[in-house]
Amino acid sequence: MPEQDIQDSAELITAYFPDLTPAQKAQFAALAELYHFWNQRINVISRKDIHALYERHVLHSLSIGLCYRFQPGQQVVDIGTGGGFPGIPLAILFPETQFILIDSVGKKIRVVQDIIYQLKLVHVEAWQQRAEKLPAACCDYAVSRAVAPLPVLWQWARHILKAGKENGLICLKGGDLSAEIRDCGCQPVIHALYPLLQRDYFQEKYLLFVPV
Ligand SMILES: C[S@@+](CC[C@H](N)C(=O)[O-])C[C@H]1O[C@@H](n2cnc3c(N)ncnc32)[C@H](O)[C@@H]1O
Repeated sequence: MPEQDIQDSAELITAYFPDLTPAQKAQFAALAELYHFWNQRINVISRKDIHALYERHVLHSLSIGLCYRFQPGQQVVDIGTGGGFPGIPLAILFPETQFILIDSVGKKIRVVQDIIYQLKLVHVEAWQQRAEKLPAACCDYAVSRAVAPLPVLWQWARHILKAGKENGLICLKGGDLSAEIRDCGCQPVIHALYPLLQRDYFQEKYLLFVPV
């Protein structure tokens, strides 16, 4: 989609997820003001992208929810959440799932904590924490976008994932996938985002699921 055609708004999300409740719609709509406020103070989203918050960040994160449905009571850890992606949009979409969003940088986590507080996302926590230091077997799913090469991500995720036939790492990836998969020695399921979203501007053009 050419840059000039981007009509960024929370309505975009409703087109992909028609069953959102009024509360979820209000939470998605509130993200615009919250991210514009915080991005003027701390660079949590690339400044050249903030005008396309829903297109490039919220919808991109929610592609995970188009492919995988988290269940009530399951635990999801977002590794390297930065300003809250993909964790915050997924937490709005799945209000009965428990989310822990981690990042090694404290000032990003403080922004995420404020957004969680403003949106009253009582099922979400944000911790300043390095992925390597997370406790073993603490979640059903790990999610991640644009954080580390797959072999590194998988090493972190394998340690924190509980055993379970549907459990695994779900990550949004770009780059040389075949080299990363070879070096990782894992067998991911690969979804291409273009057929799913009809948008081709993402750097991370693939969604990978690596079963535990
Ligand atoms: C390029 S940003 C991506 C942020 C977010 N996932 C997104 O897509 O907008 C990478 C993030 O990973 C975090 N990070 C890198 N290594 C990490 C580690 N070992 N543990 C926790 N966070 C890490 C960085 O602090 C940074 O915020």
